[in-house]
Amino acid sequence: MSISAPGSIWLVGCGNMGAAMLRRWIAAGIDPASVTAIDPYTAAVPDGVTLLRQAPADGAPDVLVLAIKPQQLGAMPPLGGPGTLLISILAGVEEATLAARFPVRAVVRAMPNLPVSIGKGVVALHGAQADAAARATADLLMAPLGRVEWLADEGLFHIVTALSGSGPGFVYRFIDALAQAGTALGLPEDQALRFAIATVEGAAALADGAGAGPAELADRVASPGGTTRAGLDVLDRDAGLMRLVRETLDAAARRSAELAEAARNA
Ligand SMILES: NC(=O)C1=CN([C@@H]2O[C@H](COP(=O)(O)OP(=O)(O)OC[C@H]3O[C@@H](n4cnc5c(N)ncnc54)[C@H](OP(=O)(O)O)[C@@H]3O)[C@@H](O)[C@H]2O)C=CC1
Ligand SMILES: O=C(O)[C@@H]1CCC=N1
Repeated sequence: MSISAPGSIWLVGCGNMGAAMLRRWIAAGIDPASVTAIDPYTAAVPDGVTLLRQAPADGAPDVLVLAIKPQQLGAMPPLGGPGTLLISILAGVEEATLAARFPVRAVVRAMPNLPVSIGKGVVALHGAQADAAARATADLLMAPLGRVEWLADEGLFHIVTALSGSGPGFVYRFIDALAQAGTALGLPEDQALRFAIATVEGAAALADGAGAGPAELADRVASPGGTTRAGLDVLDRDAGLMRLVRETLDAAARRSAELAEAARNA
């Protein structure tokens, strides 16, 4: 997919997530000359992207992408102008909070996840006050990042942040657990990790478009009286895995709500 930049872009905060989006945008054909990355410490940006250590004192971009930590919002100057679309990826921080801080034309919230760097991420979007042009610009910029869907209600961000925003972190824990268990049982460590990663990748790819839900797919793997059933019986005992994952998402969603509250009062 190749896209042209929707005007000038300022990317404020070029850490893990900002850099991941930037890498993909450049790979997707956005002109690096249209992007200014603003970050006090980031080591490098793709060739042709302007890197500034602090935001310019004047001027405003067409698109301002905010990718600092939510806790750093309070120290941000009121960037943007009457023609600027603000896209914020800050966990928790609400559109009303952003609109009150930045003198921009429109605000769109986005919740991406780390695999956007290879175009296989998830991006949830919402912008209650965003007009059709603002939504189209957000769609254009997010399209190369992976699966993009608009949320019906801003309140759903807490859940989406827990599920797909934080989700890769939870999946990496599971991959690590698979690999470590394989190693503990006797496989060479590097081979256990390769097999664990390839198994999760293949299972996810098969589930997408399989025409069957994950429960049915699990049953298809589990031959009657076989090895998978013996293992699933452990995961399913007292709904153990289900409970653990529910508590995991509850904790992440609660933290998102706390970040929203803190930003409201910052
Ligand atoms: N990581 C992820 O998978 C995801 C993150 N997010 C959201 O993305 C945002 C960034 O997260 P993440 O990339 O993990 O965090 P990072 O800390 O890696 O990135 C934030 C970057 O912004 C820099 N920064 C701090 N203050 C300023 C400033 N005033 N102007 C410009 N840059 C500044 C930071 O520098 P320094 O380190 O020196 O403070 C850092 O390099 C967060 O709001 C998070 O909620 C959303 C979805 C997924
Ligand atoms: O951990 C965080 O707060 C961010 C938001 C989602 C993923 N990383």
